[in-house]
Amino acid sequence: MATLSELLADLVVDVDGVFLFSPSSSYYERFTELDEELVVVAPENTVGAETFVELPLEFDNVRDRVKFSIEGAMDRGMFEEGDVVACVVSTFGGDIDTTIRVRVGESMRSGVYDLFVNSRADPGVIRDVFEVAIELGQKGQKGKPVGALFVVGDAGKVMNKSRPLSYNPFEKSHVHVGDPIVNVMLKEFSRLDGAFVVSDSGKIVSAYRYLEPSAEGVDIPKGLGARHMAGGAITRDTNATAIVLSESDGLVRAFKGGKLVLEIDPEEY
Ligand SMILES: Nc1ncnc2c1ncn2[C@@H]1O[C@H](COP(=O)(O)OP(=O)(O)OP(=O)(O)O)[C@@H](O)[C@H]1O
Ligand SMILES: [Mn+2]
Repeated sequence: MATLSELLADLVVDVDGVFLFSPSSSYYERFTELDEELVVVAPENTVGAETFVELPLEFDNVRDRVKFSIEGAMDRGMFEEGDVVACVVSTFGGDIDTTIRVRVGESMRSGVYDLFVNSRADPGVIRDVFEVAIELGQKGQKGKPVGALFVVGDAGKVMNKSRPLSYNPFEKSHVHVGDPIVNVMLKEFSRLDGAFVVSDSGKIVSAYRYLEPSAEGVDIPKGLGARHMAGGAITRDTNATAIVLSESDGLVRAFKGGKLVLEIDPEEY
């Protein structure tokens, strides 16, 4: 009869690599002699790991954390389609308590790595805007579905490629996304037309902007309307990231470099 340890050993048999998520130094040291490829994933490389993927934020969702790190490793050409890795992670925020066996592949790629790491805006600003969009998608505006368009980063250039639809309520203010009061304001203004423009550091530069990018070479799925086209196109003309909540299908989408890179259903978040 097999022991429990033997039965659970299946999880890590024949893996090509091990991902350690935010390990302590002593925990990390125990793994350094292994033959398998070792990757440390954490906000900072405090253990001095040779192979390190930086987390821009601690994704609450372990799936996102795992996807992010696998995309990061794939981006560096460390693993290829079909490789199997073990992710050793803390699900409940304390000591490491979980081992996940994952097959690396293109289907794992959600674009979440690229979105955070290769954006001009601070990763935390992108996260905050995502959170507002997701929350708006879940609750709507007084129970009714609402759409919104946030253009994040490279704000000077975005302002040059857009014009005001109305007075800018953020004209002389110095407010930042992530601040709870601001989130209430953003939700209130999302009833009105146009886009929000947010700077690299999260300052809200403007509301009610009508974007006028050139849509040439923009590659977004057919069926999406003017809001998504404008959001996608502005990210080709500038180094901004666009985060768009659709009023009609309720999904939150992120565009970068003129392409759709991430699609999230707020109801599943
Ligand atoms: N160029 C633009 N710049 C800023 N906002 C825009 C632009 N074009 C459209 N919008 C905004 O998007 C809103 C919805 O437009 P439309 O229905 O064509 O977009 P959509 O992509 O289908 O979005 P949704 O899925 O939310 O309906 C408009 O009322 C307007 O507020
Ligand atoms: Mn529409």
